[in-house]
Amino acid sequence: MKALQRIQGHIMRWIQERHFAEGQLIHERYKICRRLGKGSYGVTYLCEDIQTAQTCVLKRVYPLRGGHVRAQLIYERECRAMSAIDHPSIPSLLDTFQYHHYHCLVMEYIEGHNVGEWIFEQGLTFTELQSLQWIKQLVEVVTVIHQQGWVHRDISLSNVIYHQHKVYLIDLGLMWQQGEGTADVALLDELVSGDQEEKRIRRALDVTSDFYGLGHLLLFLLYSYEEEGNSHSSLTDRQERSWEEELQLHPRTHQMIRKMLLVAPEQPYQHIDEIAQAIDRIITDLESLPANNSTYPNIPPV
Ligand SMILES: Nc1ncnc2c1ncn2[C@@H]1O[C@H](COP(=O)(O)OP(=O)(O)OP(=O)(O)O)[C@@H](O)[C@H]1O
Repeated sequence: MKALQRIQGHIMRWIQERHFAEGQLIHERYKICRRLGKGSYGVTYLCEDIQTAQTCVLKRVYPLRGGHVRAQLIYERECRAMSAIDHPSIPSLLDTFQYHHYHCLVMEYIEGHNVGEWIFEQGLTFTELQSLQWIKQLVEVVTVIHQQGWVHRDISLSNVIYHQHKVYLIDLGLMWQQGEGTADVALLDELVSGDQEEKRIRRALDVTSDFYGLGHLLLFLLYSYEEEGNSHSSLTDRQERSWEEELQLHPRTHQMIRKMLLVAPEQPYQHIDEIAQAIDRIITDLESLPANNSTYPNIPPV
């Protein structure tokens, strides 16, 4: 009996991990061009819709863990959220279907690289001002999501695409809508790996999870500049120092990130508008400073 279950397990794993081949026609319509990536919720392909000659993205949802039930939940959630939110920075849902037991969805293709690729592969660096201008755009997208009662809950390096000075937010499979029950999301989140405390904050069913994701992303942008040789300290120093000691930031940027990352005793933000206002104020300050200013005047944080 156990041997049979093991064999079934191997077959299921083989089916899940078998990829669509380049040139393969899926659902008699979508020709696979190449694989864009494999995440914890499935595989994503760049393809051509042969009916319209449009380039699009096909996502085959099948999480590494959690099997059919979780696949179904993520799939339904992503389709529902993508249809509900109409914003130029969020890809539109173009088609949904089942293909050989796989849940598939087709969405608009967003050109460019995700932030992780920009920073770690393309070596792009952002000054503090650029980082804030960039995060400001993302905050505008998140504002629309929150206004419509949703929380994204998965703002991360691979889920934000940057192209020609514009940001795009993708991957809506973990979104939660205020007022809906918590049972389904509990099932979704149960299998997310990582540190328990971090997971609790990142997957919280309220806006603070997005503030936390935005705060982390902002830190990555700010560090891109430090990593490019603009840091004053040695690598050994830096391995032992926190971002608060390491990054030389405008005091208001510093305090804003502490609030976004829920660092005690700061009072966490309650509403995305507070972050938007804080960013605007810092940008105005930074723009008024002389170029190449490396030390900030004594500006109180609040
Ligand atoms: N609509 C889209 N347009 C362009 N690129 C996309 C689109 N959707 C996903 N991608 C890219 O495809 C790649 C794989 O995405 P996918 O969501 O499958 O996994 P991931 O985001 O890397 O991991 P995880 O889902 O575990 O967070 C990523 O590089 C992502 O930036």
